[in-house]
Amino acid sequence: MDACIEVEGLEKVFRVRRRTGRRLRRETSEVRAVDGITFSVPRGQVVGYIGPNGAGKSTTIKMLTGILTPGGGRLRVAGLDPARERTRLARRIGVVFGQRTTLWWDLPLRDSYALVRRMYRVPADRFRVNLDRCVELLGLADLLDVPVRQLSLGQRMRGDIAAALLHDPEVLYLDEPTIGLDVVSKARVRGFLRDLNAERGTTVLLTTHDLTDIEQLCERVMVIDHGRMMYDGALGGLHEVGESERTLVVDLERELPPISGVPGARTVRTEGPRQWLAFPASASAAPVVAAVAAHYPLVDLSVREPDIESVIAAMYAGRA
Ligand SMILES: Nc1ncnc2c1ncn2[C@@H]1O[C@H](COP(=O)(O)OP(=O)(O)OP(=O)(O)O)[C@@H](O)[C@H]1O
Repeated sequence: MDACIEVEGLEKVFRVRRRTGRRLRRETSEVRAVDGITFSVPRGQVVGYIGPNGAGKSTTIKMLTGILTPGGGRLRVAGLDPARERTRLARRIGVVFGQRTTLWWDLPLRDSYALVRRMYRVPADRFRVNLDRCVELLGLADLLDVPVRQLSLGQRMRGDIAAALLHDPEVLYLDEPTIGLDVVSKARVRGFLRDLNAERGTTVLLTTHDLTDIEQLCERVMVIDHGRMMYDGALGGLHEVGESERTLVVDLERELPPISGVPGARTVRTEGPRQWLAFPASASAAPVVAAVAAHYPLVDLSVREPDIESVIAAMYAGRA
């Protein structure tokens, strides 16, 4: 499979000047935001890029888009050098930042899209096909004439994703695409991204703090911390390395002693008729649910995923 993103020994050091002491002397310190990262993403792969705050994710993505020049190492995206061929690369990639919009605040979505079309010189027929598809699959039909500032966060995010795709990019960078969205909007965005990857073979690099995004979209996950690659592989492997746990929350008909005798699970909390059972995140929830349902009067249940921070914390603890 040919590589769409190739990164070798990538580095970025920021020099930060700060004033210290009574005489206000200036001192320069270094932040090694990206410290020798190597990875390669084949065309059509969806990869999660995760790590704690300040790990170096955004700095990597900025170098991949050409916004920042690397301090060292080698970098190619769609066969181009991002820093040197930034304008050419812009036609081949799409970028969505969950916490910022690339749309024009006072314009209706429809006008923002027309500007995107002109910026990227998208042929009229191609633009129409892409827009129609995004409008249908992202449920934008009733929103096209609404100014961006009047859209809800979920509506705006769907609008932003459409804007990033109107020029048929080969690579899509998504930075927290489901942050702050309700469950329905999250499901819609994830479904759309899955279809996009299946139908168009778009390569996706996804940064998120929501483990469900990774589970539902990514065949591979890369974990970065202090600018270094800590893990690169399948999500299941990450759970095994970290021995992280999922939680089954069950509502019983009445208050009962802590549930016991469920293979592979242990009760970690009880509160009236509600009980919490922890089980390995790499295991299926089905046998745990079946064992509880067979012996206890079950009213309702849900499964809670560990968040990324706790998976990473468990991963470090497992290595220590
Ligand atoms: N322009 C800059 N000047 C100085 N330091 C910077 C600059 N940009 C980022 N940094 C520092 O580099 C490190 C990596 O930051 P980066 O934004 O890449 O992390 P991140 O993984 O995206 O974090 P988050 O999840 O919080 O967005 C941090 O210590 C940050 O303070």
